[in-house]
Amino acid sequence: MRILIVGAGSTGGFFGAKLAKADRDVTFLVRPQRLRLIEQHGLCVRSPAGDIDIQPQLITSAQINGTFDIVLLAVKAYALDSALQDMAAAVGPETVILPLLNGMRHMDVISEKFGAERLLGCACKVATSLDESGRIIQQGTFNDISFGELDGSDSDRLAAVHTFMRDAGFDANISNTILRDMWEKWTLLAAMGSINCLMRGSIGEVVAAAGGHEFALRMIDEVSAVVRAAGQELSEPFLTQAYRLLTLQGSPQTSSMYRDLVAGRAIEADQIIGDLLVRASAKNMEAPLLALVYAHLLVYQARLHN
Ligand SMILES: NC(=O)C1=CN([C@@H]2O[C@H](COP(=O)(O)OP(=O)(O)OC[C@H]3O[C@@H](n4cnc5c(N)ncnc54)[C@H](OP(=O)(O)O)[C@@H]3O)[C@@H](O)[C@H]2O)C=CC1
Ligand SMILES: CC(C)(CO)C(=O)C(=O)O
Repeated sequence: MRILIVGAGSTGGFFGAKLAKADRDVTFLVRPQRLRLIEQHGLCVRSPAGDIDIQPQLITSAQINGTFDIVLLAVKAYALDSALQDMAAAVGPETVILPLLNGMRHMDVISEKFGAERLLGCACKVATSLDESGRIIQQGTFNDISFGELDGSDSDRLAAVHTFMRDAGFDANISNTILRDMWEKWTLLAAMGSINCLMRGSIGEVVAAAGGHEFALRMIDEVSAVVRAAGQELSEPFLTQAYRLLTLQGSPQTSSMYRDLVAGRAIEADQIIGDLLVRASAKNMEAPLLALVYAHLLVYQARLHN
């Protein structure tokens, strides 16, 4: 099997480097700037679980000369439309697309472009960022990808993707509830990102401040209420874990959106926060904390673009 990883950034570069190190047939689709950087310095992962330095197979959009079995889509939401265009020649009738993006909006966009039958649901949990020299830096050691058919069924292609991904230095799991997993992950991430970005600190720093713990609780309450109003049930084990993780004293946990914001990089305000407000508004529901977070992020984004 051959995999095309679209985007050799924090997530695509991380999982792709692990797969390449485990001798899977991996190609990265990159744009010219990242191509030059990786050709010069290699693809470098710095991780508490062990560093990786490889010289991977790289192609640009114009060099795609055939279809791939798996496409792992690892771009930011604001780069999605152009990435779908750039990778189109790599998608054939048998190709499966696994998107690592956070949120849910991308699922509709990808389905519209390539058909829902090409798409598996996918959720990844990892904490990685790019440093100034383009190396991928992992915080902590958790690294897992879950994927599944959108209707929860088993299939031969799911089993084949699992065989390809497993035993490559990260956890790769089949999920028969992948859509719910994705919504739950979005719930966690939207609450975490809101807490980090509005309060400008890690979970531990926020809950140590006067009123911080209560704010974190109200943030999870509001995000989960919006998700439920949008029609998605959240499981009790998930909620118990979310409340625990997001109020954990001393926790250094931050979301990737916060790390991007602190580094002065572009963020996914619309996909991670704005889309929840759209869904709340469709149900005539007020979401005052999310509205505050969104406005805060928009001010940051506007300053970045000026
Ligand atoms: N980082 C994390 O810890 C986690 C992130 N996520 C989610 O994963 C998704 C990807 O995020 P992340 O990996 O962090 O983002 P990064 O910005 O680190 O990496 C994205 C990469 O995509 C590349 N890219 C963009 N457009 C194209 C294109 N048309 N063709 C080829 N490459 C392209 C960019 O390259 P270029 O240099 O050319 O701009 C960049 O290297 C996001 O939705 C994020 O929310 C999910 C879980 C954890
Ligand atoms: C859930 C979490 C926080 C870690 O994978 C994440 O997805 C992110 O930081 O973007």
